[in-house]
Amino acid sequence: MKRRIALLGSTGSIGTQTLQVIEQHSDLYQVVVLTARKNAALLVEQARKYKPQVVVIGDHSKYKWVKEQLQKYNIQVCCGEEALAQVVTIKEIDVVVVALVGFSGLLPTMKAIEAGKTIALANKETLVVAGDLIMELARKKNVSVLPIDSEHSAIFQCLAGEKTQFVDKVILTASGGPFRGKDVEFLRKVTRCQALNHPNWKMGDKITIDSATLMNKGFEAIEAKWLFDIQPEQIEIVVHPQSIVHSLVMFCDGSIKAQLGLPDMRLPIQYALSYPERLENNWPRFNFSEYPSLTFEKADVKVFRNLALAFEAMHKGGNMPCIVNAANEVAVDAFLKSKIGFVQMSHIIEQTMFKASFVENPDFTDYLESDKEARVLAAEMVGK
Ligand SMILES: NC(=O)C1=CN([C@@H]2O[C@H](COP(=O)(O)OP(=O)(O)OC[C@H]3O[C@@H](n4cnc5c(N)ncnc54)[C@H](OP(=O)(O)O)[C@@H]3O)[C@@H](O)[C@H]2O)C=CC1
Ligand SMILES: CC(=O)[C@@H](O)[C@H](O)COP(=O)(O)O
Ligand SMILES: [Mn+2]
Repeated sequence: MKRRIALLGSTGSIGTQTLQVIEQHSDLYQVVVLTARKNAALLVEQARKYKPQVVVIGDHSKYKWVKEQLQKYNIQVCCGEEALAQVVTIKEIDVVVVALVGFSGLLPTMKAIEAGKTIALANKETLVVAGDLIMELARKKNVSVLPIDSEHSAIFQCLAGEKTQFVDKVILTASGGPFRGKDVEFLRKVTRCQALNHPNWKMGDKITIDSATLMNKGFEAIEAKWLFDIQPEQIEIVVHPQSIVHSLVMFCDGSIKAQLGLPDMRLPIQYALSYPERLENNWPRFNFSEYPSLTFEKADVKVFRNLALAFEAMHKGGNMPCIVNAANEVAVDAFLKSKIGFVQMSHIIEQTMFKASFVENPDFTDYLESDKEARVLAAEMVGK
């Protein structure tokens, strides 16, 4: 029987690549749900091709148009945030791929776990915000949370057949982004366009900016902590500009395992969908002759402040990573709209961490409130 997939965020970078994986293995996978926020045209095109049971369009103003476009197709059309959280519970779904951006992934992921669905998680912000609640719920419901993020897929692959107790440390690789080696003076003048020019990966705008500030790597450290049940002290970052070694695990005997491959998100997506099996494909492969040197260097946390701030939040715990995520979403959005400069993003995040109310043992409601409070505080600073 085919694995039945709900794809949340089907019109984005991970979403469209997930559909490529599904197309490559159409004998194994079937699309049951597709969702988008505002890209109605692509959602309709995808729905006509993959014929899901349900589509969800986030933007209410596009609902009527999507419904009209799909009226001959026997596809249910829903709209809005509540629909996104409800659609993951339908009984025909086996796997929910969460390819939404930011905080928007949290509630649908929780609902999907509550409904007992396997989670293939790209949306790292869900674990940054409430990794404790997500992983606890997954344990309670006996649900697997399979990583799509390339570094976490690498670690997951390195850990296959190993016991967590023998892990000494997890080493996350970072490309260093488009501004690797630059100083703060340089960063003050960088443009939106320069920041969106990632050296190795073609991704959505939000994560591309996070890669440029290295916040992405800080978030990935928090994501690793929750996914692999490890301590912050066990997590290291190393800059690897070629993005071929996707991450490494060092064990208690000093032995290191790494996972390598070309920077192509279809690989970790396919691994999450096919786990515990592996599937063949016809995509380009890594060849040593094309990469005569793989290099590694230290991350500069003085220049790339966001990485230090994310680590500070991870060590502090409680709702602090949730606060950082909210402030970062506001700051990245303001940078993308050219309201603030690149370096101001760190300033806004740091000040929000300082001003927002700290909660040591937050529950779900605390996370919702912290997210709101931090957004207001960060937005005030954007306004100034
Ligand atoms: N892209 C990559 O290679 C990688 C991404 N990730 C993570 O995966 C997630 C997705 O990233 P990416 O695919 O790049 O992002 P994109 O911006 O390319 O796509 C996001 C998708 O989610 C939808 N969406 C965005 N915001 C909302 C919202 N508030 N409510 C409902 N739907 C929404 C978008 O719809 P619409 O198109 O209509 O706006 C789109 O379908 C992120 O958390 C990112 O950090 C992790 C590793 C690699
Ligand atoms: C593809 C992927 O997993 C991204 O999260 C990637 O890691 C971004 O590159 P950086 O290493 O520059 O953050
Ligand atoms: Mn990553």
